[in-house]
Amino acid sequence: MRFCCVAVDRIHGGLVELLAAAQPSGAWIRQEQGRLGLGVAAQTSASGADRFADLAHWWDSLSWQGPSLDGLPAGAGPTAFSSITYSSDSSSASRLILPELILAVTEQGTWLTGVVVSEPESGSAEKPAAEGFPLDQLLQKHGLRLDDGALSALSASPAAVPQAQLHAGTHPEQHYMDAVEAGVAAIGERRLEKLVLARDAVAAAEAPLPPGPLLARLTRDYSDCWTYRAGDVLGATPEMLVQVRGEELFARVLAGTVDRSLGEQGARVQLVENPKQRNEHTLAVESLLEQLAPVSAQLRAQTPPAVLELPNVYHLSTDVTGRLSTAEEGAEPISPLLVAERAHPTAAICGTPTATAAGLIGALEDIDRGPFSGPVGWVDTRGNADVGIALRGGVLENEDRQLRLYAGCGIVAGSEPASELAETWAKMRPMLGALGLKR
Ligand SMILES: C=C(O[C@@H]1C=C(C(=O)O)C=C[C@H]1O)C(=O)O
Repeated sequence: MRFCCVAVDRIHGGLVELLAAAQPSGAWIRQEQGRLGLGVAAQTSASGADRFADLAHWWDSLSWQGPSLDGLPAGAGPTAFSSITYSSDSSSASRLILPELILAVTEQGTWLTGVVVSEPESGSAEKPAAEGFPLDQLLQKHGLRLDDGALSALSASPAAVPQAQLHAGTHPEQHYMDAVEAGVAAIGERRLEKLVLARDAVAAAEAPLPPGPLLARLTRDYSDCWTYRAGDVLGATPEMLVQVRGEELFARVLAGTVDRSLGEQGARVQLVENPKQRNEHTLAVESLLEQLAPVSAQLRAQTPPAVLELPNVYHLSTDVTGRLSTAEEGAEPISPLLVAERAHPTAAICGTPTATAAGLIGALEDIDRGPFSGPVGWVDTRGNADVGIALRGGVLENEDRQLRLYAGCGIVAGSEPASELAETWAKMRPMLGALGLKR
């Protein structure tokens, strides 16, 4: 693959305005920073139990011709957007998408990277220059212009979002409440401590739903979440499965939720002082620490958990920091996608013990989660990645005329079916809001 990299001094109207007018093939944005991908230079898909390894292998086997990235901040250089299914049994594909243009807005500056498939005769890997690189053609193809370091969209008007109607998902609501009841019964029989049960709902429109404006609304309304798109999945997740910066690791574990409509005082008390919520949260943190332990060192979980305030819900939230194990500790270098494989699935979206919960989820939910609750984010060529958990979003279907929304809740002893159902609606609110729907 050939790439070139240029610094951008400013984005006319800002990243979010550009996003609204764009047709992004990939996105990962939080608080006006992140990455936006346009077009597709190359992509691959994988399925089954080896999906993480197959994607990592494809990414590692690409060869690159372009300028040296040494000394340039993370953000400069090729980036692939990834979406990996929750389950190895899913009929959906897991994907890595390498866009033709990647715009990265970071604290260390803004970079635009262009990528094209190399012609076989285009020269050796050492050929460094951007000379002859068709950046202007790529910019034009994607409706952008770069003048004297200023990036702007040729047409600033975002596509209109057609009105969508909300429909039942795979099953009626009662099916979900029955599943919660069966889950609580299994916990009562001491078969497991926690399981996370999800359901779907469908928003259908007469015309394609344009992802750019939906993502722009999500990132404006949910600025503390990571607004994402990779392949067919998009949303705004508050949960970071694992972020890798060289050797440094970071994760944000969430579990324990209260709807904001209870009002702040009531919500905080419900979360912080409720043993059910605290227990549900502790199980999620412990699962991440245990699963990452074989590939990491110095993992530290913040205690006590914080309360993350989002416009729709409050969550108990624990930030985890650490680093990858080093060669001196006997570790082989590991792709960030394989670090994500270790971390997935945490008890935040599966349960405790993992295998029992996963089996029961398959039997009780009776839906294919597809990419929902799977790892989603980006990976670069320098061992950096942001891999969140694909929550608070949906999957485009039916030539983009339909968005299948998903949400789930942690079930523990004492969980009540009606309140868990209400919590799934609260968790669908970000995407419902972006679609202009109320529930
Ligand atoms: C499963 C979802 O969210 C997860 C479950 C939570 C809970 O049950 O309290 C909280 C945050 C997430 O880890 C979802 O948003 O669909």
